Amino acid sequence: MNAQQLILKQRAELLAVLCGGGSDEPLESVLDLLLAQEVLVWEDYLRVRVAEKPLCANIRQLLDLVYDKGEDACSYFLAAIEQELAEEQKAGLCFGNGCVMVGKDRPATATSTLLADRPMLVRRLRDNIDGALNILLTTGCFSIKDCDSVQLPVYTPSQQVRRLLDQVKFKGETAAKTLLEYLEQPEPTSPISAEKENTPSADCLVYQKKLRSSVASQSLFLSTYGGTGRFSLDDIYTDGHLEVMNSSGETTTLGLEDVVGPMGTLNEDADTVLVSGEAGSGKSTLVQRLHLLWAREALLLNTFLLFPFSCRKLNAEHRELSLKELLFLHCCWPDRNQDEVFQFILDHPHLVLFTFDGLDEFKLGFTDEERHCCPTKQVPIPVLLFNLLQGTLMKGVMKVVTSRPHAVGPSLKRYLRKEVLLKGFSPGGIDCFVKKHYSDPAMATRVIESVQGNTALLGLCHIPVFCWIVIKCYQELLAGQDGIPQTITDVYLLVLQHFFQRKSSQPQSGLGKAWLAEHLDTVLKLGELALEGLQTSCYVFSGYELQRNRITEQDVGIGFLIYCSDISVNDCKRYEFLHITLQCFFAALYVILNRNNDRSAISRLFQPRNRQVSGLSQSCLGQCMDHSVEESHEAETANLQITAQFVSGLLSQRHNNLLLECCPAAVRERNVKQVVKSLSKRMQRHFKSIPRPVEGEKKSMHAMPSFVWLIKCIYELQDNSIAQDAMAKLDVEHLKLTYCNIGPVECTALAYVLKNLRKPVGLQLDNNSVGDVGVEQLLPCLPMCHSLYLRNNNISDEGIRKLLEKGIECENFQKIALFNNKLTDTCTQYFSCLLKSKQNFLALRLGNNNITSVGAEQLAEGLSYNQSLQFLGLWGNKVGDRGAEVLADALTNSKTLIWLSLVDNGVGSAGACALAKFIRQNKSLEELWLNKNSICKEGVDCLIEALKMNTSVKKVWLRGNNLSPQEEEQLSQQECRLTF
Ligand SMILES: Nc1ncnc2c1ncn2[C@@H]1O[C@H](COP(=O)(O)OP(=O)(O)OP(=O)(O)O)[C@@H](O)[C@H]1O
Repeated sequence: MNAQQLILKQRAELLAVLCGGGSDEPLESVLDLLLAQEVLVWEDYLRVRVAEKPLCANIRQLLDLVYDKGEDACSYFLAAIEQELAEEQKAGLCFGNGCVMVGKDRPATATSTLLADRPMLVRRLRDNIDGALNILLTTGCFSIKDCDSVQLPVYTPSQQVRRLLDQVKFKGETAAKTLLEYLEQPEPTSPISAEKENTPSADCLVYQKKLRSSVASQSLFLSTYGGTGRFSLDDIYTDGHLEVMNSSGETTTLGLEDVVGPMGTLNEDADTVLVSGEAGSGKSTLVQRLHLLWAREALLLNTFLLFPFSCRKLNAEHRELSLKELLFLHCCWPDRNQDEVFQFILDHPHLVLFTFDGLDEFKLGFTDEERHCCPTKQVPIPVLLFNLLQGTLMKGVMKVVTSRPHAVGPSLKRYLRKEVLLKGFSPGGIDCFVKKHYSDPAMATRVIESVQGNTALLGLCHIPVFCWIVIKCYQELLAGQDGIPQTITDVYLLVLQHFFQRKSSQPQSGLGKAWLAEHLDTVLKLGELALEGLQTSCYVFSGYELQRNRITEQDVGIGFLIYCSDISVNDCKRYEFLHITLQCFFAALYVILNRNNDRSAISRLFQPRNRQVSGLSQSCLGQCMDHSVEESHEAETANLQITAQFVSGLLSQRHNNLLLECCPAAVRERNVKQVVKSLSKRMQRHFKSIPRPVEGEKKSMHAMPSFVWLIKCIYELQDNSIAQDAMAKLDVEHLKLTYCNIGPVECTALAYVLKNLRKPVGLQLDNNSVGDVGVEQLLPCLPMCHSLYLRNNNISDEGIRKLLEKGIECENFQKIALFNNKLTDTCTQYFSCLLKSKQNFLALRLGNNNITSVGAEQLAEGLSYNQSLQFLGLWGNKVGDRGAEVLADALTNSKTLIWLSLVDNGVGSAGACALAKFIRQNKSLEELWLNKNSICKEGVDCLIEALKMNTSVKKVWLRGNNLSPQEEEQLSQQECRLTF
C-alpha cells in the first residue's frame, strides 16, 4: 500500500493520535517538520492553524492537504508522525516504507533558514525565549507589544517559540537575521554550567530571581519623566556616543555591551570601570539600561548577581554597615539562607557586578588612605565604597562607576581598569531620540527640522538632558515669544514655564507675561532648598526639610520635585529634583531673586571652592560638609559652577523683562556688576598663570577646565562688550584646550568669546568631542585663528565642508591639523579648493583618516596651483603608489613645501620612484617621511639617484619598509641622508 492509501485508510487513527489529549503539540511539531521539508508552504500552514477552529478540524484540514499534494507529501507526513509521536501512540499504525527527512541545502535568506531549521529552533529556544525576545526588543525588531503577544501565559514554551518565529518571519529579513545571529553566538556559559564549583544552590538561584525582578522594576521607567508622563526606558532609550582612549590617546567608539568588556582596558589588575561624562550626558540612564538588560538576561550574561547603588542614596546612609548589610539592605534581601547567599558572593567575585552611579555626588572625594578588607565588619559607608573601588575589599568583583569628570582625581585613576567617556547624543542619536519621543512622525519631523535649523540649539541637544527639555517644551518653543533658545538658561526657563503652564488653572490660555512673578513664592522656596542642598552636597530631601522650607504638597505637585524611591530600610518619603541641573537652576533663581541674600552670595559662587576632605578621619562623615575643614584641593564643585552659569544667564539683558517683575532694577544692576567683576577676577587669575614663553617658542596658555566654565558664563550673559573686555587682556599666540571635554555646547561659547580676541591665535582643541556640529559652532571665531588643531574630534567630511567654506574667506587662517578623524576622499575636494584659492595657507595635516588615491588625486589638483604650503601630512591613510605618484607630480614645482609625510600609506617602489622624480626637481623639500610602507631596494635606489641631484633634502625616513638589514646597511652607506 502506498503512503496516500495508508493515510486514507488510517484517517480515523491518525486523527485520534494527533488530537491526543487535546494538546496542539503533536500537530504543531509535525507541522514544524513539514514546513522544514517544504512539504507545506506558509499559506498551507496558515490554513491548518486557524485558531478559531477546533483542533480536530485543523487536523482534518492537514490530512486533506497532504493527501491532495500526492505520494511524496504523504510519505513525508507519515515519516514526520513516526518521528514525533511516542512509541505507545504509534502502536498499531502503519507508516509504510517511510522516507528519510533530509537536510535541505542552506536557504538563501534568513527567513527561509528559520523555516528550514524550525524543529531545531523550537527545541533550542524553548528554554531561552527571554534572551531571544530581549535581543529582538533591544535591536528594535520587536516592540513591547510583540513580546507580550508572544509571551501570553496561555501558551506553552514551545508554542511561545512558534509564535516568536512566526512573528519574526512576519517582521522580515532583519529580524530573522538578528535572531539567527543571536543563536550563532556561543551558548552563554551560564555560571551554572561553566564550572561545577560555580554551581549556585537553589537558594542562590531564588535570590538571583528576586534580585533580577527588583532591579527590573526599578529600571523600567525613566525618572526624569516621573511627573510629566511615564516613559518606559525601552521606548525612549537612545544609544549615546561612547568612547575609550588607549594609552597613546587614540579613541575607539564602543557599544553598551563593551562597557564591561575587555575593549579599552588599560590596567588588567584593576576591576573598576569608570563611565565619565558631563552633567546630563546620560550616565545614570546608561547604567539604568545596563541594569534592565541584565535583569532580562539580555546582556552581562556571565554576571550572576548585579548590585546597583546610587551614591546619592548612599550619602543618606549614616549608619556603619558591613559589606553584607550594604548588599542586602540597599539592594535586595535574601528571603532564605542569607549566609549561604553571601558566601556564594564572596566565593565567586567574578560572577558579581556592582554599579555605583554618581560618584561625583558622594559627599567625600575618593581617597585610599584607610584600608579595610573584612566583609563582615561594620564601617562607615565611605570606607566601604572606597575599598570596594580599590579592590581591597572583594577583589575580582567588577565595578562600574559613573561620575562627572571633575570628581575623578589621580588617586582614583590608579585603580581604574578603563575609562569610558560618554559624550551624549550623536546627530543621528538626536533624530532617533526625537522620533522615539513623538508617536506622530510629522511632529517628529517638525521638531527635528527646527532643531537643525538653529545650530546653537542643535549643539545643546547633544546633551540628552537638554534634548529632553527641548522636546518636552516644544509647544513653548514653537510659541517662540522670547525667540529661539540660545543658552542653557533659555532652555531651563522654558522648562520652568512649561511646568507652571501645565499646572495653571487655564492651561489653554497660556501664562501671562508676568508668569515668573506669579509663581515667585514657589520658586523662592524651591530655590532655597536647592541652594542649601548644593552647598552641602545634598540631593535628597526629607519631608521635614521640605516642611522647614514651607514647601507644600501643591508646590511638589508642580513636578520639579519628585518622590525618590529610596530602597533603604528607612521608609519615610524622600524627594529629589527632577534632575540635578534643575536643582542648580532653582538655586540660581534664588541667588538672583531673593531680596534677603547677602551681597557676597554671587561672588562666593565664582570663588574657587575646595571641596575634598582628605582622609576619612574627619568627624563629618555622613554629615553635611563643614567648609571650615575643607582644604588644599582646587576642585570647584561642578554643580555650583553650573549654578553660576545659570546666574549669569538669568542676568542677561535678554531676560530683563521677565525678571523685572520679580526683582528691582537696582538689585539686578548690582548683581550684574558682581557677576562681571567676579568673572573678570577669575579670568585674570588664568591669565596670570600664563608662563613666559621659552625663547623661540610661542606664548602659549594651557587652559584648565575652569577656563571653559568662565567662557560659558560669559556666553550665558550674551553681552558682547563683556566678551570683548574679557578677551582684551588675553595676550597669547597659542591657546591650548586639549582634553577639556569640549563638545558642541562649549564650542558655541568659545566662538562667542574668542571672536573678540585682539590678535589671531592658534586654537588647539585636540582630543575633545567637537564633531561636525561643534565645528559649525566654531566658525564665528575662525577669522581669529591662524591655526586650528582638531586632532581626534570625531569630525566628518560634512564638518570639513562647512569649515573650509568659511576658512577660504579668512585671511588669517593658515594651518589645520585633523589627525584621527572620520575624513574620506569626499573632503579632499574642499581642501583642493582651499589650496587653490588661499595662497598663504601653510600646513595641512590629515593623518590617520581614510584618504585613498582618489582623494590624493583631488588634493594634487589643488596642490598644483598652490605656492604657499610648507607642511603636508598624510600619515596613516591609503594613498598607495598611485597617490604618491600624483602628489609627487603636483608638488614638483612647489617652491614652499619643506615637509611631506606619507608614512604608512601602502606606498611601494613605484611610488618611491615617482617621489624620486619630484626630489630631483624640487628645491624646497627638507624632510620626507616614508616609514611603514612597502618600498623595496629598487625604490630606494631611485631615491638615492635623485638625492644626488638635490641639496635641500636633509632627511628621508624609510623605517619599516621591505628591506633586509643588509640592504638597509648597504643603502645607508650609499646615502647618509636616508634613515632606516
Ligand atoms: N540614552 C538616553 N536615552 C534617552 N534619554 C536619555 C538618555 N540619556 C539621558 N537621557 C535623558 O536625559 C536625562 C538626564 O540624563 P542622566 O540623568 O542619565 O544624566 P547624567 O549624566 O547622569 O547627569 P548628572 O551628571 O547631572 O547626574 C535623563 O533623565 C533622560 O531624560
